[in-house]
Amino acid sequence: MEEETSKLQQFPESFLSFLEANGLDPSIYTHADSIPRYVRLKPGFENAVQEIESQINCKLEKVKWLPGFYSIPPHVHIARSKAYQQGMMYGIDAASGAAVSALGISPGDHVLDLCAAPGAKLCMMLDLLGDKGSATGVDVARHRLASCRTLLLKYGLGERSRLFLADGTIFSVPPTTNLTCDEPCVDDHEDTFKQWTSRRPYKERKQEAKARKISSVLPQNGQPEIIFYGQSSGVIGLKKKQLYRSLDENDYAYCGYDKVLVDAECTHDGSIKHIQKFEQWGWTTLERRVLDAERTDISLASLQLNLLRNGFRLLKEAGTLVYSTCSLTHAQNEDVVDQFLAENSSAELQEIEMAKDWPCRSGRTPKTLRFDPATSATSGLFVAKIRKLALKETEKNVL
Ligand SMILES: C[S@@+](CC[C@H](N)C(=O)[O-])C[C@H]1O[C@@H](n2cnc3c(N)ncnc32)[C@H](O)[C@@H]1O
Repeated sequence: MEEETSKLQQFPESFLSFLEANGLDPSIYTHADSIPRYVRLKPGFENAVQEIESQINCKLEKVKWLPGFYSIPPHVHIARSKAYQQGMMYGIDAASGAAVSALGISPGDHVLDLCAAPGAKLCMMLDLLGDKGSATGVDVARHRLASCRTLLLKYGLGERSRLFLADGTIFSVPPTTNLTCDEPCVDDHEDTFKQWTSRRPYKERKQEAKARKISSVLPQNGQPEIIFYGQSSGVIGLKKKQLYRSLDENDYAYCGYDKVLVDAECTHDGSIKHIQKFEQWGWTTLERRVLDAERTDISLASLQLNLLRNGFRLLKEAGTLVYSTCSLTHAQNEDVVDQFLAENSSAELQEIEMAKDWPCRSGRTPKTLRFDPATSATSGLFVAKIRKLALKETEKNVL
């Protein structure tokens, strides 16, 4: 108890007021040292458990409610082990794994991750796809997306993926397999995409460096920029115009993505390990990054709503979208989802069937879920699953 009080006393008054104003129990932050770390084994390495245990010198405890996941004590580091360096496992919190599982990805799906970097969830999505389908990752931050590319390459998951530097609120590129939905491109003089290589021609590197100097985030013209694509991602052989084309609004219902993850930018207040880092970074950084009133109250919530709106727009009929954040405030979660549902008669909030066995609570809006350190022994995460109804179903609902 004394230890708990002294931990809370370290927090600046402004953070404690932020928690109070959002109805959040500060005691969740006292669990930071006791919640385990989680790893997911790459498919194919299920029989390497003993080998990995001997390398990291501790037992891998199977997470019974989440296939492929194991927990290890919080102080154990995996980065120096051969198993990690050789790509047999990656670190990903079990709550994040639950959010990806809720999408119900099947091999052959075309999946979109609208806030993809640094990419642990995208890795899991690609693992679930196997050798069919495609994954498209979008992020607004160039350096974070570059880390995502490194991760995909390390884990041999690049083959069917595309990474776009773009604003997820307006991103419009459909999956590449659906060229038949579009008019063929007639400009035969334009160059086609060749096999992706990390070695860029001198002229291109110079242009990129210039663009980076001006802005470390989005390309100057607001157009998406593809920074990576795999051999079987459907990009090779396309012309720029074909790749970056958008569809007529109604066509996304037929030619859009099967599954969309909107793991939205947020204040990260539920990520207790992240909050703990501010002890080293300084509490003024926390105030600037997490508590800035405009960010938390207005601009962040509208960014989240716009990401959700656009993710849903790009979803196929009968497709599934998962909205998640690692914030635990209502403003960034239930309020965003409620507002979105109120304005979309074709969106239906879904029960996450498999969650019956998950150690989480219901959110304020029924069918939504909340993971938190005290209930779940994971990092904090809000998860909502939404289905796009077919036109006929929408009409029935409206009547
Ligand atoms: C919670 S993180 C995503 C974590 C990621 N899904 C993972 O599992 O590693 C949120 C991400 O949203 C990105 N972001 C912020 N605004 C964005 C926007 N308008 N469009 C796309 N991405 C955005 C941030 O750069 C950040 O990488």
